[in-house]
Amino acid sequence: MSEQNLVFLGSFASAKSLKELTVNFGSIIVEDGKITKITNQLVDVQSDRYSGYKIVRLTDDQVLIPGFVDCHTHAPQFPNLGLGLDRPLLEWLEKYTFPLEKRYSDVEFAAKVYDVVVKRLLNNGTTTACYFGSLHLEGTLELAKSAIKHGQRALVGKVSMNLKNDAGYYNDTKKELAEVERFVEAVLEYKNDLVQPILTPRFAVSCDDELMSGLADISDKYECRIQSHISENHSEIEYVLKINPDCESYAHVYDKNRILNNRCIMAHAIHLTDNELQTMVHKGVAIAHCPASNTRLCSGLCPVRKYLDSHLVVGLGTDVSGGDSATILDAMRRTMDVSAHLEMKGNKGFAISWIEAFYLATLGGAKALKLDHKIGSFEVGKEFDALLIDPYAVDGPIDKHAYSVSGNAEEHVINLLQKFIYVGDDRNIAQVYVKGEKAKYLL
Ligand SMILES: Nc1nc2[nH]cnc2c(=O)[nH]1
Ligand SMILES: [Zn+2]
Repeated sequence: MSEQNLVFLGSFASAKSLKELTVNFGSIIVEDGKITKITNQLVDVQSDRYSGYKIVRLTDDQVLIPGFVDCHTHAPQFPNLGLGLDRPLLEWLEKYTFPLEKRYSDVEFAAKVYDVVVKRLLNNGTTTACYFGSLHLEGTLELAKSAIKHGQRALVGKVSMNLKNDAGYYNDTKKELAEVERFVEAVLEYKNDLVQPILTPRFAVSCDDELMSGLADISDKYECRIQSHISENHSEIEYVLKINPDCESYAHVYDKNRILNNRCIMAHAIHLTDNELQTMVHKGVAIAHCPASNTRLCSGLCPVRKYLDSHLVVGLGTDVSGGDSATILDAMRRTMDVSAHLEMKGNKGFAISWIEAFYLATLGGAKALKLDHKIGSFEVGKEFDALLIDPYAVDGPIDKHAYSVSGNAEEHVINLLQKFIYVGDDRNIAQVYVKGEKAKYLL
């Protein structure tokens, strides 16, 4: 239960669909963390109805938007953020990533890193994160505890791997399946309605059929979400097909093991064949588009427009530390950039607009995580995950000039949001709310 009921007075913007923004000037009432009323007028905050409510009056230049949803990031890789991006995926994993992730057998180290990660993401406006942890049960529980402590909405996954690698970073299958079940039960026992477990077979390079189908059984038993990586890099795809000679495609490997369903979210999905795309759409699988890491690891250019046109559900992921930025603002910009590059290379209509990027960062991400009944837009009955945006924050990157583009009130809000999306950073996020609770930290 939220400590305080809230009345927001001012301008609000949220995505209604891929192409449509809803812009209001008026009031949002938040009670026990849920939106109970949205009006196009300023409610009378002097009335008894709102006595005891916290009143938040936005300035003419501020705007309230839904919180960002990061559909894919690796919490244990944050110490490597901005490092070691000189190798393609499989070499990068062996050289930089597995050695770092192995360190999370040290629970104290895990707790320290995860505390910083969760606070950093909240400060960047990520009110919901879908996390990969590491192979370690206790270490990854520290990630769930950090999210609970700091009030972030999160799906937290203990990574599963049972195939050998040079770093010796994998588990025996029986031990792994038992640990995953203990992990799921431990997170459920926290009884925190913001934080849920998600099953996390790393990818088909590091998981065999026995492990994947065992995880599918656990997913069915607990009705929990499942996440992995698919078709990120050509060498990865080649290797997966080599070790699964009975399968005609990467998606077939997962499908054979009952991983693909409407509780599943797959990262990257850059090089899907048309058949794989159809399978994913048909099974209700969502994807996390991770443009920063797709570029940094030279994995490829993901045809997001083609996927959206095929009715694939798409959210955005930062994919740290393959991605070199921990903010969804950056993921939005890179989504626009990569899609513009595809358009410039002759793919007509492929460019993603800023309004579409905003949708993917909020409601699209919520749909991808099957949380859109709770979050992603401002609607009565949804929980209040929101960012108070202050585009002209003192010391921020956006200057307020004597001349500003004229327009009516709605155009003014659209301009503020557009400037924030193209130019802003965390200095322009004056406050962060998760289920009606403040969650902005001074780092
Ligand atoms: N980008 C990325 N791809 C992966 N595929 C398997 N593991 C990983 C990872 O940690 N990062
Ligand atoms: Zn990843």
